[in-house]
Amino acid sequence: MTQTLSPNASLLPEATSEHSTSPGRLVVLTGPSGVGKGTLLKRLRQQHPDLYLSTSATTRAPREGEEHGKDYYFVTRDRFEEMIAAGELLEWAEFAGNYYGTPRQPVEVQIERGNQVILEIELKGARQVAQSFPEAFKIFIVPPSPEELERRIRDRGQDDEAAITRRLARSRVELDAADEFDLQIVNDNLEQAVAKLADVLL
Ligand SMILES: Nc1ncnc2c1ncn2[C@@H]1O[C@H](COP(=O)(O)OP(=O)(O)OP(=O)(O)O)[C@@H](O)[C@H]1O
Ligand SMILES: Nc1nc2c(ncn2[C@@H]2O[C@H](COP(=O)(O)O)[C@@H](O)[C@H]2O)c(=O)[nH]1
Repeated sequence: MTQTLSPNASLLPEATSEHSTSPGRLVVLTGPSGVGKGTLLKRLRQQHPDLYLSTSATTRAPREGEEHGKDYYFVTRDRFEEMIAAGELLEWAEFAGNYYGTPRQPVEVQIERGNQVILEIELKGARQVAQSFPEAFKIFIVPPSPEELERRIRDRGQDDEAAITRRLARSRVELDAADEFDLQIVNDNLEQAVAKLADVLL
């Protein structure tokens, strides 16, 4: 049986002999670019490899060391637009000049199995998920200060100046929306932030 995760469907699959009786859970992790979302999740996954993270599709070019199918599905704009048209994305947004979106089917499969699925996504996507799946739990990662956020984006050394400017401009909008989330975690001390995230996700 395939449960379709249509926009207004419940995320609580019916129990059958094939599937877990415990409900799946959708968790959204948002926060400005460079705040450390990926770093936190990577740490947590080193400790708990079975945590399920959705792999997004994007039209952004791969950064050094990033792998297709692991970090992202790297696709062309044409392919991404086909995915939108075919309803293959649970949510999607344009961010800093590129498309990003969550492939629907793998999320549906995990939820159907009663598993927790984590979406690391930006604000517009988080709002789409909040509308479509009000039961989703939404976490916002906050930087210790705007200056520290800028330092992290720059020191990461992955974006050119134009991309940094776009990301920092967007970060101000995202920070203003932090109150829309169920929980805010300040990523100052990395280990403490990982521990707080672990409390919620495990
Ligand atoms: N608590 C922390 N203290 C200091 N540096 C940190 C901390 N957390 C993350 N960083 C550093 O900040 C930089 C940005 O982190 P990361 O790439 O995880 O951010 P992100 O939120 O996933 O960004 P994006 O949304 O653009 O993918 C990295 O160089 C990372 O090592
Ligand atoms: N709405 C969505 N946003 C996503 C998705 N995957 C990643 N993201 C967010 O995009 C920005 C930029 O990411 P980067 O890897 O280029 O630095 C960041 O905020 C991510 O959280 C997605 O599927 N949908």
